Amino acid sequence: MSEDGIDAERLLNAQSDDANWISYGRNYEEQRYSPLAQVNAETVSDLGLAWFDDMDTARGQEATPLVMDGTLYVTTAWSKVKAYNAATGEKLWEYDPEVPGETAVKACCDVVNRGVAAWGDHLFLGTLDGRLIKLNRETGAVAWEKAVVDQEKSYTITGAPRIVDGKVFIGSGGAEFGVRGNFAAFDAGSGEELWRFYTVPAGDEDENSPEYLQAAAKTWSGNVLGSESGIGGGGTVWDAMAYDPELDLLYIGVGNGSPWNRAYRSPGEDGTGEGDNLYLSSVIAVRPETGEYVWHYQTTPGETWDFTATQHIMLADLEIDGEQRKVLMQAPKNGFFYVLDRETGAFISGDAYVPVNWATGIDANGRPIENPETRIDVTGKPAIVAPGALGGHNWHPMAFHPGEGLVYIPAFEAAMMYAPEADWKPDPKRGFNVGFDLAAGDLPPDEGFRTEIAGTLKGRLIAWDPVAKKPRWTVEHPGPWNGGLLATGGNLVFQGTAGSEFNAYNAATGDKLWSFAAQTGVVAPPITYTVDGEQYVAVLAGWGGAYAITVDGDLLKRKAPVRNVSRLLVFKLGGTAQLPAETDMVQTPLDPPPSRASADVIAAGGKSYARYCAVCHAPAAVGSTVLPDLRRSGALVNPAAWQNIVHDGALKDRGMVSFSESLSKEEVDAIREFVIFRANQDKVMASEQ
Ligand SMILES: O=C(O)c1cc(C(=O)O)c2c(n1)C(=O)C(=O)c1cc(C(=O)O)[nH]c1-2
Ligand SMILES: [Ca+2]
Repeated sequence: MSEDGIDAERLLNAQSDDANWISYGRNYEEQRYSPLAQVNAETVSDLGLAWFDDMDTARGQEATPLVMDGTLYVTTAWSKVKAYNAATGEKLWEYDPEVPGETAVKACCDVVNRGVAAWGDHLFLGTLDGRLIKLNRETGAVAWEKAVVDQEKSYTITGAPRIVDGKVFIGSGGAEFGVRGNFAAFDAGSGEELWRFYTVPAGDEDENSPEYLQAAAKTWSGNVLGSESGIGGGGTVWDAMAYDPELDLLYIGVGNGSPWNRAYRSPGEDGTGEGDNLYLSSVIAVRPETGEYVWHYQTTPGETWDFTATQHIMLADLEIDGEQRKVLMQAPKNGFFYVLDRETGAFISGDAYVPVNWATGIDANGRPIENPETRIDVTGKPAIVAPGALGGHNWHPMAFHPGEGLVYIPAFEAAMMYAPEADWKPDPKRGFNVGFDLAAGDLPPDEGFRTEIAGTLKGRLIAWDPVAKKPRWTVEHPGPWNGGLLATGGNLVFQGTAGSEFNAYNAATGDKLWSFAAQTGVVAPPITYTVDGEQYVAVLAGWGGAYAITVDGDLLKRKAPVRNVSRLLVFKLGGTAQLPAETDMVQTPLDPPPSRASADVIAAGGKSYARYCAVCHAPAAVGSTVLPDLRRSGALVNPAAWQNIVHDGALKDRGMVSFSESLSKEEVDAIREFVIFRANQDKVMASEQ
């Protein structure tokens, strides 16, 4: 290993390694707090752009860069990696794993990547198509690569690997597409798989199965699990991990059920949903050496709303009721902020950080007190649920300020309507497999529940006091889906916004001290580092991810569209670089052919659209600034061209695969008629404004 290789000791001491940012959450506790203080309340007004670089993809940018000894490494959409001189911005190398474009259809929430891990002289990258790749840090050359998921199934990797003592941990996503959640450990040297941990039962457990899976199997009903049925159960490990070196426990966050509707995943005798369905929506502690189960805490028993607990897991030592506690903190999608004892998994507190209507609170045993009206898998009736499927907080990292004792949460409000779908069947090939009718209420988009929900769309930076169990201050943003966070010893909190700003706030009060016009929505979290004693702040700018390609499309008509430019921005005191002038957003005019199809054809097309198209092209076909707006597609007037794309997969290299395995030509044409109908609705609305 070279002098500046990453070893166990460097990872253990990452917090005091001021100059660098050597792992995803900065330290094993994943606190995203840097002690650097050159940029502070007094000096921040002098913060300016040091350098920037435009990325070669316009899809979601979610990565946390790593910085080691003067070099900055960042990943982009489509799992590409770029290395720069961290002070000058000179590009040193770039690596493209050439993820097949058609992989995009397996990704629920954009073709994103959140970062790499470092060990020795190498970087470890998870790719969207399910490979783990070891790259030489100096050159970007591939040392080895291997598939770490079943690539026949709809597994994808979007999260950053983590490393403990030469073991690389990586999970995967796909719970909207019928997979069985798991994560695994690999030897950083040889790439050998050391162990694999499944988060949900397969349905065939017996007395030889691991005890924790036997216990889990008892919490599922109906014997519908299994690869034959196409119901994998879900529980994907697509983002958060943290490690406590003293307790030697690795913590992972587990995702939602597959399908979402528990009535189809774990039906009781009367056909309604039943059982806690362990270990969905749980935090699990395992031994990193062996993958042995140690404890779990389930945030949402019987999950049915896509309430993942994959959100940021953060460790800290806090004084609670006069006692020093080793805690684990999480703000999962379900809207409650949890403080757990990380030695035992015992519940300490759980309090709503955004408005919540699915539960009235968490009882003393750590179990939610549910609202029966939002138990849609039991009532079989539609309900508006808060938070919605994107949560009160998603993957965007939080940050901790030890001096203030605050956790900064990039929170939002986006309630959602869930309408149980009758006679739903899994489609293991394609389509959003959730067991809800996602088209319900889509027509027309500006009436009914969508308007009601739009009224609740809010974004908020919350400075949460985990001991007092309430916010100390909050900052309101113009809308949801704002950037991840960084806290610093300069007593600053940095955050990018959907409103195209990159801001610095006073960590104690929330006062905005500095703002930069980023020319694009920003979702990724910033980092900070030094080179030759000079402090830099870096953030990967660009709009994308789940909200951007789905819900946000709805807002485009209401407010200005969120701008989308993929660019790495790096700042320092006295920086004088200038971005090129902002270019105008060019939009193809809304000029559809007349809508002449029957109401039945349009309704059938709308239903297929909701299951197969909306996840990327937005509900009600309203489009986004990330992916094509189908209402403006030239193929609407050309049925043969439409078949060529949707049925035959003419654009598969760009991610638009063939849907012929799931949809007949007739169904594909009904989707075209639905989009024509929607485009005409919106053209009328636009002319009335
Ligand atoms: O269930 C899953 O397997 C899974 C995976 C992912 C992912 O890997 O990005 C997301 C989600 N679910 C999800 O529910 C979600 O809200 C989400 C947002 C994002 C994003 O990057 O913006 N990914 C994901
Ligand atoms: Ca999910």
